[in-house]
Order: sequence, then structure tokens, then C-alpha cells
Amino acid sequence: MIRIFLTGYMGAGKTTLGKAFARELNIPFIDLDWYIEERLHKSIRELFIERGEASFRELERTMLHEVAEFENVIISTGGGTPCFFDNMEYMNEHGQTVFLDVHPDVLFRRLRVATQQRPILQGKTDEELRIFIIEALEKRAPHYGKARYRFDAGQLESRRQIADSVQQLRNLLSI
Ligand SMILES: Nc1ncnc2c1ncn2[C@@H]1O[C@H](COP(=O)(O)OP(=O)(O)O)[C@@H](O)[C@H]1O
Ligand SMILES: O=C(O)C1=C[C@@H](OP(=O)(O)O)[C@@H](O)[C@H](O)C1
Ligand SMILES: [Mg+2]
Repeated sequence: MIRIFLTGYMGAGKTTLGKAFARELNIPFIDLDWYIEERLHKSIRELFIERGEASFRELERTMLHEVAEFENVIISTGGGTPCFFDNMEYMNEHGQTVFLDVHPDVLFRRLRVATQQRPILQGKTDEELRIFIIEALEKRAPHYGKARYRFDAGQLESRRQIADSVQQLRNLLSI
């Protein structure tokens, strides 16, 4: 039975790689953010604004427990998922966990054009964003470091690179 959790910072490629990986293995793909949006009929952005972050994290944990029951799935988590409650331990108990490790410069390049749908990054100037990413990575590193596998997801900028990364991920996980 395959149950893989992809973790890592915003822009690390959890959604992109997870979707391609699931397609390659011909099994369902679950993106935790999309799952929450469908269940609540609201965007992550709206949920953050309406409930505040603390309440969003409670909801995220509940939904994580739900998707962690599914069998034969690739699950992409949100960037913050491993960093709250015992979520990382929970994922390690329920499946294989992968930390998508990406250099802050690459994350900055990817995220500066994609801050709109990410409430935590909204309204930041380039310089603020660059510093924010570096500081957040330092804070979150101990959580991401608990993942069973580490994968370099620095090359996801073309279809070719995504396909190559999928094969490398297969090799790493021996599936
Ligand atoms: N289809 C694509 N082709 C090329 N690059 C992409 C594609 N999709 C995403 N990317 C790149 O990968 C980055 C990671 O996006 P995403 O998968 O949403 O990360 P995460 O889910 O970890 O936040 C994007 O910001 C973009 O730079
Ligand atoms: O890092 C975070 O705290 C968050 C990451 C987002 O997911 P992505 O990592 O897929 O962007 C989403 O869950 C929410 O905006 C909070
Ligand atoms: Mg995502």
C-alpha cells in the first residue's frame, strides 16, 4: 500500500510534483489545501481571513487525519502542515514522508510571482519576501527535518524537469 506525504516550504513543488508523481504511479492525488477548499467551499485565503491562522491550523489537522486514512495515494500537504501539533509524527506513523528541499533563492524566484493565493506572503515587497523565506525556513527546518526522506526539488521549471524529478523520486522511494 502506497501512502506518501510530500512536505516542504511554499513553492517547494509539493503540488506540482505530487500531481505528476501520482499520475506516473496511476494512483489518486490529494492536495491537502484543495481538499480543505472543497470540503469548506472556501479558498485557503478566505479561511485565513475569516478564521485566523490558529483556527485554520486546527482545521488543517482534522483534514490531515481524514486524508491519512486513504489508501494508495500521494498527499501534498500545505507548507505549514508539518509545523503544527504532532502532525509530522502523525504523518510518519501513517505513511512515508518526503521533505522537498529547495534553496531559498529558488523559492524566492518561484514565490514572488505567486503570492496572491498564499495569505502568509501577501503584500510583501521583494526584499521583505526574501528575508521572510530565509527566516521561516530556519524556524521550520526542525519540523521538515523529521521527514523520512529528503529530496532536492530545485528543478521543476519545465515539463522535462518535472518528469525527471518524478523518476528520481521513484528511485529514492524504491517504487
Ligand atoms: N507546470 C509547471 N511548469 C513549470 N514550473 C512549474 C509548474 N508548476 C509549478 N511550477 C513551479 O514550481 C513552483 C512550485 O509550485 P507548487 O507546486 O505550487 O509548490 P507548493 O505546492 O510546494 O507550494 C511554482 O511556483 C513554479 O515555479
Ligand atoms: O506555509 C504555509 O504556512 C502555508 C502554505 C500553503 O500551502 P503551499 O505550501 O502549498 O503553498 C497553504 O497551506 C497556506 O497558505 C499556508
Ligand atoms: Mg501546494
